Amino acid sequence: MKAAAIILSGGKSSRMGVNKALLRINEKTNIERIRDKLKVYFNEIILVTNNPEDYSFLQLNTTCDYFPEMGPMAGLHAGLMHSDYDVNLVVACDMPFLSGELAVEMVKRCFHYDAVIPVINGNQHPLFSVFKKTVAHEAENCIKSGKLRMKDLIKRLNVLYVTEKELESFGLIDWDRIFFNMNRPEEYEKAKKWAETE
Ligand SMILES: Nc1nc2c(ncn2[C@@H]2O[C@H](COP(=O)(O)OP(=O)(O)OP(=O)(O)O)[C@@H](O)[C@H]2O)c(=O)[nH]1
Repeated sequence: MKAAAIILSGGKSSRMGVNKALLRINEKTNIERIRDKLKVYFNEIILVTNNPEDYSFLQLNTTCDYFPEMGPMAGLHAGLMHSDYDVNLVVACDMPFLSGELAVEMVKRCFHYDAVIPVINGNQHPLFSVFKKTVAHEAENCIKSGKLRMKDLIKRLNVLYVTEKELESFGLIDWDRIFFNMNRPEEYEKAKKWAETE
């Protein structure tokens, strides 16, 4: 596919208390699960982290934030700057049940837009979305002006929002799992329970 996938793993995991990307679910770490789901569809996977040595076992193309300690938008910025592709999926490192098929559907729709963002039950999910490489410039402007919320960036872009109604026609229905992100120990326990039935 003519797109890259960017995994953000430069956060603090303060709610989890340990690096949530490296927690194990069944036999793999969370971030290996994500890599393996994405590599079915994406030839290029970029990892954005500020501790590359912790992730060398993944053997991914790795980059660091240009603007450290600025949150996910800074990770998106670094990933887009590093990417050779016009179209890029971005995903957080804490989504163990993400859907590669959904990623592909969003990539296909990005042609005329700056970004494709899923809206499920009325909630936007910018950390499982698609962005053009050109968005790096707007992200940099936001960061430099202290506007660090993804919402600040998104309102400056030409965005296609895709809702669950449209995506259901692709057989994607298990939204609670696909968009599940584990931030706290009890959510890790829930993820392990869900994964038992895989
Ligand atoms: N590259 C990069 N990624 C980040 C940064 N902050 C957060 N992320 C990533 O963005 C995603 C969502 O992060 P959050 O869960 O909101 O924040 P977190 O810092 O990981 O966790 P908490 O400390 O518990 O809020 C995760 O994949 C994080 O690794 C950052 O400054 N740089």
